[in-house]
Amino acid sequence: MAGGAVEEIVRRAGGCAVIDGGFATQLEALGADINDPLWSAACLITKPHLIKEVHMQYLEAGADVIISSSYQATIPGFLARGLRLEEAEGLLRTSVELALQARDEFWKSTLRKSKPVYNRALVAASIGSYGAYLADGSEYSGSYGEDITTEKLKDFHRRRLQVLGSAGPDLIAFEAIPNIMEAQALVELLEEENIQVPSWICFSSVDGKHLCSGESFADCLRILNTSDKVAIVGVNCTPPQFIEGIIRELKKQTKKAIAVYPNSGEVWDGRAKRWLPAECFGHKSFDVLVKRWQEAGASLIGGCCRTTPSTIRAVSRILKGRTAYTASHQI
Ligand code: MET
Ligand SMILES: [Zn+2]
Repeated sequence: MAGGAVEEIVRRAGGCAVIDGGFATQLEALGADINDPLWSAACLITKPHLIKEVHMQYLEAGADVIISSSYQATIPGFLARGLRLEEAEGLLRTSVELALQARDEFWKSTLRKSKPVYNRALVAASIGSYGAYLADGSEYSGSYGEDITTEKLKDFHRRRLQVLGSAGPDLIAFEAIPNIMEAQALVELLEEENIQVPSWICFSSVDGKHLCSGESFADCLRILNTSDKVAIVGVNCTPPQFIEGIIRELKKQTKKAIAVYPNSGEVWDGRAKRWLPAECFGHKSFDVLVKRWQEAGASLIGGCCRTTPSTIRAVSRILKGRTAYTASHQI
């Protein structure tokens, strides 16, 4: 099936493709206020030019895949902001279009240079979990309460998936999915809606051994393996020290390509509203770990929250052995 585009970019990248880094993180670094129920997606309304700028910075850093700004862009979220349905759906499409425009402009400018060191990037349309929409902590606990069912989760995801899927992305990226019920809902929905764009489904983990819900990767992979529509599985927004172990576990459970894009290891203190230092090691170790992740079997590697274009420049340099990137590789 359509997973060919993924194999192609992994091959062209020399065996391991580079995903971009923290999108919201970099948006904030450029001055956006993301302290908002819509989080980074608020910029689709207020500052779309900054969204494109972030994409450009990650492309410049060497990303082979960029992820759209739609992580926390939901139709109910936009309606609650007072927008009309057509406007809400238009903003979802805009998120993909901004990434496509950045990719196309960057690729055009690269082709003009004599020795291109870049690949033509793929655009992945981001879809965050139901918990990300609730913004009540369940994104990282996986506890959606007694009343939630697979059918309800499908209904929550259905329209956004249709709109984003038809906006022209190369991939759909389900990010930081915290429990098996949601994974099951997504697999069923991709079938029911007959989505032709290949997907990745990435989970988050707070202990390195289970999904955030406490459920096992093995049980989860059994469900994902049944779907041809899921081209890639993996883990994101999880501390870097857990990644190698998780890749080894996923490798035992699936033949699908594996994507990993951990956060920086810093921990968000929700009460104090600030990031606490990484628990196990300093920032630089991210560089050291990238090779190990590739050796353990990851085919796509990038960064999530609190990683930046510098991180991705380093990841790209390490994976592709390119000397073209001269900037500091500290994150
Ligand atoms: C909480 S994970 C967030 C993922 C999203 N793609 C971002 O980088 O902003
Ligand atoms: Zn993240």
